[in-house]
Amino acid sequence: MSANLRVGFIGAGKMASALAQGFIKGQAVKCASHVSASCPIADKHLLEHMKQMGCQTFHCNKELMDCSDVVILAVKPQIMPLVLPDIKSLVASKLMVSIAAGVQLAQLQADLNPDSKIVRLMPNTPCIVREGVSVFCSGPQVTPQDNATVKQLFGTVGQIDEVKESMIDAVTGVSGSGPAYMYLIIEAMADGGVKQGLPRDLAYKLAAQTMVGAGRMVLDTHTHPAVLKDEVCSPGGTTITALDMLEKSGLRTSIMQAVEAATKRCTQIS
Ligand SMILES: NC(=O)C1=CN([C@@H]2O[C@H](COP(=O)(O)OP(=O)(O)OC[C@H]3O[C@@H](n4cnc5c(N)ncnc54)[C@H](OP(=O)(O)O)[C@@H]3O)[C@@H](O)[C@H]2O)C=CC1
Ligand SMILES: O=C(O)[C@@H]1CCC=N1
Repeated sequence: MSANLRVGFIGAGKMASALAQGFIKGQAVKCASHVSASCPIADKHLLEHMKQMGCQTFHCNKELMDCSDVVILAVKPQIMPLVLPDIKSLVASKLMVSIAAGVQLAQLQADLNPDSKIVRLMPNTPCIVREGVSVFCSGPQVTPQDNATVKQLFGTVGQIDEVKESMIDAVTGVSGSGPAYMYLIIEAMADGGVKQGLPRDLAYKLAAQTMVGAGRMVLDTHTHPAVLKDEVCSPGGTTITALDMLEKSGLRTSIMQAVEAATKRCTQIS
């Protein structure tokens, strides 16, 4: 990856802002001015925030193309067909990375042109704290060097894997949308703690750090989650009593169905 890599975002929303902050913190770019973002409306909060971070900002997508080597398409899927024709003539030497849920490589390739270098990637918002996870697949014009650039760039904000495109909708259902499921669990655990008399701040800290710690255990120990779960359950103790409640209320099924619903919705968008 070039030390002078310039990254541009078309669309200055939540995911663009999360990635921009992660890239700057992770020194994926030399300085904040090597990150730019464009968004048509002048007074948008997140575009303004990116400007305050030292990024270049534009209200014209074409202007952004001039100062970017890697262009991240970070608009809503429905907006993509409006954006691509406008920049089509400017993508020749750029590496285009779409993060839009459900928008397939073939569609992007057709809306730009057959020679364009296009990557489809699915990140998640924890990229902002460099604990994200992303997967990507590449179109036919993307070189091994481009793939290495994608891995290095997104590797600065979390984990990154190359996958077949057929997996990306399911990845969206697990890790793209997944942070929201986790926040719901954190909120519910904290509410449970508050109901039992804990102060709200302490309850959030306990719930969130427990989630971080459990995730780290799975990743670092390579131990099956069921074994790790068993280690917490003392016979006749508190945990097995709680798990009995969770199984009765169908937590596993609910989460599996949520992933399935998100995956289906992603496929529907395409
Ligand atoms: N949020 C997430 O957790 C994740 C999102 N994604 C994907 O990232 C993409 C962006 O999502 P998210 O950041 O949440 O959405 P946002 O709505 O926050 O951001 C979209 C941005 O695009 C701007 N925009 C609208 N029209 C244009 C245009 N013609 N040219 C340039 N910019 C435009 C919007 O401006 P305005 O507000 O004025 O319309 C807004 O700033 C989506 O495709 C989504 O599927 C992928 C993984 C995770
Ligand atoms: O909700 C969405 O459609 C986007 C894609 C993954 C996360 N947010």
